[in-house]
Amino acid sequence: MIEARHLTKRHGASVAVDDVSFTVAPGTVTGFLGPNGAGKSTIMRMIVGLARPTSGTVTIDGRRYAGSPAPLQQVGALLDAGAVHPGRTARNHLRTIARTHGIPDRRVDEVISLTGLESVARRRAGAFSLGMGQRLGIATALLGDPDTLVLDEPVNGLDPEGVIWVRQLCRHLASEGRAVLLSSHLMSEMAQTADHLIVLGRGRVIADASVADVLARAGGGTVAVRTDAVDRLADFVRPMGATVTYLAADRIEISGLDADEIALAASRIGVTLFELTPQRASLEAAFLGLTEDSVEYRSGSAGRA
Ligand SMILES: Nc1ncnc2c1ncn2[C@@H]1O[C@H](COP(=O)(O)OP(=O)(O)OP(=O)(O)O)[C@@H](O)[C@H]1O
Repeated sequence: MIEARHLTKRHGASVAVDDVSFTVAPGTVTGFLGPNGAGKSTIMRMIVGLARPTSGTVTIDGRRYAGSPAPLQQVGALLDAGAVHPGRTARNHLRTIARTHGIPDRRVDEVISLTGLESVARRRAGAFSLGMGQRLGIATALLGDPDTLVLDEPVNGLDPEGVIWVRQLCRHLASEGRAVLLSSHLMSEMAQTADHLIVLGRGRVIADASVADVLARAGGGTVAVRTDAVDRLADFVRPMGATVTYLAADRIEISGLDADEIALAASRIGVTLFELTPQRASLEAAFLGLTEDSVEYRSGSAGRA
């Protein structure tokens, strides 16, 4: 579990992180979202002791990282996938880190297999593609079998198969009771991976809620439905808390229920659905809507990313 309390980080006169508090609970994937320069990486670096907060605290399972007797076993982090000695093979890179932290070589082979790196484990890490480098970074994060994981943009550079793999891995790690914090620019990807979202803008927390709540607040989360029984379906789902908008004689948009709940509701009353489409575009709109002000501020400020 990660607990950040009133975290602030200043660089000279500029404030990168401004009084941020949040909790990453065990058994959940928590998504860190925000435009460039929102403060995501800075917070992640403070979590693992690579940057010092100007004020405030962050603890992992109640302890500060800096004082941890076994840091890799406490938290695994992917912060800069490029941080590998280019001449070393992937296996040797992992073995070197494992030995420094008292982790057996057996675990190195386990993480190589877990991250699908078997075929390239004897190749020099310097010749790795961006995607392979990401996998190696994730393997490093998993070495200590930690209860907490901090992954900065883990899908960066991965092909679609790799993106799905990261999604399933994060879900799996959370299902084992671990606390997983991951950052991404991709709202749609995050909505499929995370249980909970922390949206940052201008170094502050803009939203800290479940994925469904963030979408609902931003007016997203609707599902387009085509059926020849729109009225029957509308009458049935409204008492379940849904809001229905009529688009055409055979087409409605439903919010307040997800696609699975709508499919189950329709089958319960014998209504056939010809289309059931979560409105993905609205996920991006939700993100843009939430962070609009902070992006405008950034664009207008002196050359900052
Ligand atoms: N060492 C530093 N010196 C000065 N300013 C810094 C330093 N590190 C970060 N910043 C600034 O702090 C703010 C937050 O940056 P950070 O990298 O944490 O954002 P981010 O949300 O991770 O962005 P991105 O998605 O682009 O990685 C930015 O305005 C950045 O320019």
